[in-house]
Amino acid sequence: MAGRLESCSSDPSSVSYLTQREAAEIDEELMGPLGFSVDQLMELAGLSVATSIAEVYKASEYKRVLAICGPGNNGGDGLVAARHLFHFGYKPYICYPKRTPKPLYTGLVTQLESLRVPFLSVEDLPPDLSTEYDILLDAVFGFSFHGAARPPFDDILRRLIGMRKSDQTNKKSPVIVSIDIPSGWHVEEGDISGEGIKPDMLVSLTAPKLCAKQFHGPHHFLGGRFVPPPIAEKYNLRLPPYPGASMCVHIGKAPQVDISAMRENYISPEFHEEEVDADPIKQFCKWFEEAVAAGLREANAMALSTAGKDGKPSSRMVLLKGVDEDGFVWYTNYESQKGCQLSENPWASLLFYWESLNRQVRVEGSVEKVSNEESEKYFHSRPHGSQIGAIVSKQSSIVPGRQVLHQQYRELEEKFSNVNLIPKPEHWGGYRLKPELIEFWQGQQSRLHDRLQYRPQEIDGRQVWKIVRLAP
Ligand SMILES: NC(=O)C1=CN([C@@H]2O[C@H](COP(=O)(O)OP(=O)(O)OC[C@H]3O[C@@H](n4cnc5c(N)ncnc54)[C@H](OP(=O)(O)O)[C@@H]3O)[C@@H](O)[C@H]2O)[C@H](O)CC1
Ligand SMILES: Cc1cc2nc3c(=O)[nH]c(=O)nc-3n(C[C@H](O)[C@H](O)[C@H](O)COP(=O)(O)O)c2cc1C
Ligand SMILES: Cc1ncc(COP(=O)(O)O)c(C=O)c1O
Ligand SMILES: [K+]
Repeated sequence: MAGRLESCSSDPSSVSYLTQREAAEIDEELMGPLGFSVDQLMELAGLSVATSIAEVYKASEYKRVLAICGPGNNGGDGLVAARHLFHFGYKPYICYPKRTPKPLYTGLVTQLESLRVPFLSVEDLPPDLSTEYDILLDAVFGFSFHGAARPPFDDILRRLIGMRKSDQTNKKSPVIVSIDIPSGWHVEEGDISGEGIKPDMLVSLTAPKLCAKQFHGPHHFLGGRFVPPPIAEKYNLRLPPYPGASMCVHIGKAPQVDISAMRENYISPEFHEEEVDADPIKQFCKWFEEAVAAGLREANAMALSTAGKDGKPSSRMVLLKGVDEDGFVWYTNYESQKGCQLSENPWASLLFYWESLNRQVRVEGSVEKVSNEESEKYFHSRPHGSQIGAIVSKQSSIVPGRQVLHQQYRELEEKFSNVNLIPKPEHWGGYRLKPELIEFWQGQQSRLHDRLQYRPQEIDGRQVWKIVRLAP
């Protein structure tokens, strides 16, 4: 595979493309019979653009954004995107040479001014855009563009084109992100002369316009998550599903990534011996609460590693369901692979990784089953479906097909429909790992991470936790 990986994204051939007329018609319908206001749509469009940028170009690396805004709604999208980018931690600058006196636009300008976002005239722009900015946000023209670009936009577009050409020797040149249409391109025919701008990212709104078929840059996103079913049906729109609550979705050819070049530089507050709790469980609870407060999804997910008598380790994720001075608890099937391994060798290790906090916690120790009462109590606290699921699943054994599980599930659902208490299978229950080692890892720059390790020690017949710092 030579370090190359194709990341997931939707199949571009399954997405619909709009003509210029369709795009304008949809706009009119949204803002007419469908009850939207232009302010609303522009806010959602600009937010989609900002979130698409944040998905690919992290503020830590691509901080300085020049939003070049044109006279129409595409320019308005750029103003909104710049405001959101400001709040995401970027440093936006705006070039907005042909302003519209409508209250919507003057409001957007006032909002940016109140954030002290600088507005630059065309004359103020540095001669070489490539040294001053990390992202050039092309919000010049959208789907109403026609003919050839008129001043002052013709010159601005030439500078964007020239910058990309003369920059091939530079180490890091800014990326161009186009909103809806790469400005200067024909809305349907695309880059007719072949001399137009070559954006690195295109954020199509509502649905890609026909010109987007010619976009071959690495990042094609779709935004504008506001299309109601009547529009999708009327225009026979095939659009990819948006993941979760995201405002954007990656479409088009999946970018090639060089795995060997993938790395993050961790920037965190330093983590000192003086500030940690003498009790590692209390320290764990502190970090756990911080992980939850930071909004991490499943902060209680941990990798559990076990090895049976053959000494060959295996890992899988499980959910932490309790922690106190006695140890770390999770629930599972005692006859699963992990269950069999733990019956042969009652030692295991747990690992938490809280990515956005640059934190890892590693726990090692001996494992025993929790009491049957504890397992009963937990089992009956679970949703009914999960209780039935636990009965159905002979975890880690081979099943002939998904339908077998569904069939058994339905039978049990029927069987227990009028039953108050679904009996817990005997082979289902909890384990508790009693720690003999806990290490707290805080990622730092240049790989000089903080690692504080706790191990129990006997002092005057009393067990205390000794804390040492380990080399990163
Ligand atoms: N439903 C959606 O997806 C939404 C998309 N939004 C965004 O809106 C644009 C379309 O906005 P619109 O205002 O219709 O069009 P433009 O942004 O392309 O700008 C039109 C202005 O540009 C002038 N223009 C056109 N051609 C030229 C040219 N060759 N040189 C200079 N100026 C030009 C035009 O002036 P004219 O006098 O020529 O008519 C207009 O002033 C869409 O692409 C999305 O980005 C909405 O924000 C939300 C809904
Ligand atoms: C986030 C996450 C949490 C999980 N939590 C549990 C759990 O608490 N208990 C469990 O038995 N399996 C859990 N699983 C499934 C296990 O990872 C694993 O597939 C299953 O327990 C079988 O493992 P084994 O064959 O090694 O015993 C979880 C999986 C994920 C991705
Ligand atoms: C098979 C299995 N069992 C148990 C669990 C533990 O979670 P819960 O008890 O919250 O269902 C999970 C969680 O993903 C799981 O996948
Ligand atoms: K544009």
